[in-house]
Amino acid sequence: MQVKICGITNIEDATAAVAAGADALGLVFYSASPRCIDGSRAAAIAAAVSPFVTLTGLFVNATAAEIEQVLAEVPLNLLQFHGDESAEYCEQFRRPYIKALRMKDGLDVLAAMAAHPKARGFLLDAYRPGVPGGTGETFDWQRVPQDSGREVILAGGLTPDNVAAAIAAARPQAVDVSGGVEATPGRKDHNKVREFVQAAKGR
Ligand SMILES: O=C(O)c1ccccc1NCC(=O)[C@H](O)[C@H](O)COP(=O)(O)O
Repeated sequence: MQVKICGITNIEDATAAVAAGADALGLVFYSASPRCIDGSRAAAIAAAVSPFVTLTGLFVNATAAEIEQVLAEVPLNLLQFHGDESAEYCEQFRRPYIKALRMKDGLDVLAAMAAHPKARGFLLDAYRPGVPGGTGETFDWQRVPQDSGREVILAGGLTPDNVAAAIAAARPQAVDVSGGVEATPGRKDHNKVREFVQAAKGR
């Protein structure tokens, strides 16, 4: 099981997450988020962690110029689009990307996946009107399609206490957490990070 710890804002949290066994770190470039960081802070975090950790840059309906500016500063391995971005928009950066799908009632998940044929995976997240992500809320894990043939990253309200049950129900390829391992918004609780990774990886 692959684990992504999202909303990393500082070097201490980044190195603690990697030491705990995280495979990927999420860096938020969305100004309305309490976890938002700028390019220079992100570059410092990138320089502090192993090059084998997947550094993921998260954007919400950003302009192409904003994303290019971050890419010029930060060696991101993966882009995460968390808004209403089209496939054409996401593909223009010529980087591997994952697309977040917010699991609104009635969403046709397979159709939403088909609309992004080049996405490397789909982060399935809870839906709350007006809040693009980091809601701390779960959704019905039975809604995760088992026959999509696409990589699924399960997110939304995961915690050290529920992640094993979530994996058993949804059978994703990876899990993502932000609020469930925080001490305060933007600051990780290192014990919770360790407990989460251990529970997700069945250690
Ligand atoms: O984390 C944020 O503040 C955020 C804001 C806007 C869009 C996306 C955001 N986070 C994206 C993530 O990948 C989160 O880890 C995911 O939404 C799950 O969050 P949580 O329910 O707090 O674990």
